[in-house]
Amino acid sequence: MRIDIISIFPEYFTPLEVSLVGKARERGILDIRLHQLRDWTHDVHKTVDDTPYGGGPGMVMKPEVWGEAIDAVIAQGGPEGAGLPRMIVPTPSGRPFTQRVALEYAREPWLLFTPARYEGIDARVVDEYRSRLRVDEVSIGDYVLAGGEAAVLVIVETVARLLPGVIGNAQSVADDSFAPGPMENLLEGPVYTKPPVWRGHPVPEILLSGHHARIARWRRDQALRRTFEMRPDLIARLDPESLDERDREV
Ligand SMILES: O=C(OCc1ccccc1)c1cn[nH]c1
Repeated sequence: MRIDIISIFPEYFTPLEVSLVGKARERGILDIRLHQLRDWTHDVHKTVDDTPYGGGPGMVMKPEVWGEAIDAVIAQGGPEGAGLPRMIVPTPSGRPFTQRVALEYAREPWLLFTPARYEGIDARVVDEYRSRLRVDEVSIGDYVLAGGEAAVLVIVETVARLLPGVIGNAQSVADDSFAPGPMENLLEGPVYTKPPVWRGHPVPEILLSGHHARIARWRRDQALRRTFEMRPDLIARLDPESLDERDREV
């Protein structure tokens, strides 16, 4: 997968050189390229923003600079047969970024991220590129960041761990909370490792029993309980068909 990121703070993405994503890049699973938005300005101050039409606080990012930057990245061409990139614009006013959306992105050959600063990017940029590319305005949560860069880190990490070969154990990805299937809309229950007793706290006996069917049942009960407690909103979204009679007792 090829990923292009255009930002006025490309150094913000140094974390993508380490850990999981870093290894995926070393192994050629991910090709991440960073671009300094200011390289497409033409004034001595390298201006990327201006005051909002209609008045109001803050600044808006200029369409001309973004247009030249995005055109240049597209012109570089993507992976063989990838065609044009899918453009992703993190914004509080976007559609929710979920594990299901991450799975969609993990199947794309080429993603282009355009994180905004200030009050956002002039709306005509999205309008212009919708006519040529698939453009997704996505929100990672109901809060306002100073810029979209942190959201890009979140999205790239979520997508990267779904790529084949990135996470050693593919099963752990399939068992993820929110992954489509039996665990979708359920939160993970508690996890334990050695020692069997720590500061007087024992590990639940069932987990030491080696009885896999009972362990799976216990884990599902814990997931249902945790979901009821932490995210009642998700319970409403559970497909009643996916609940067996034992579930209903929880
Ligand atoms: O703050 C965010 O993006 C940066 C941004 C973009 C446009 C205007 C203001 C701020 C964000 C919050 N959830 N998901 C994304």
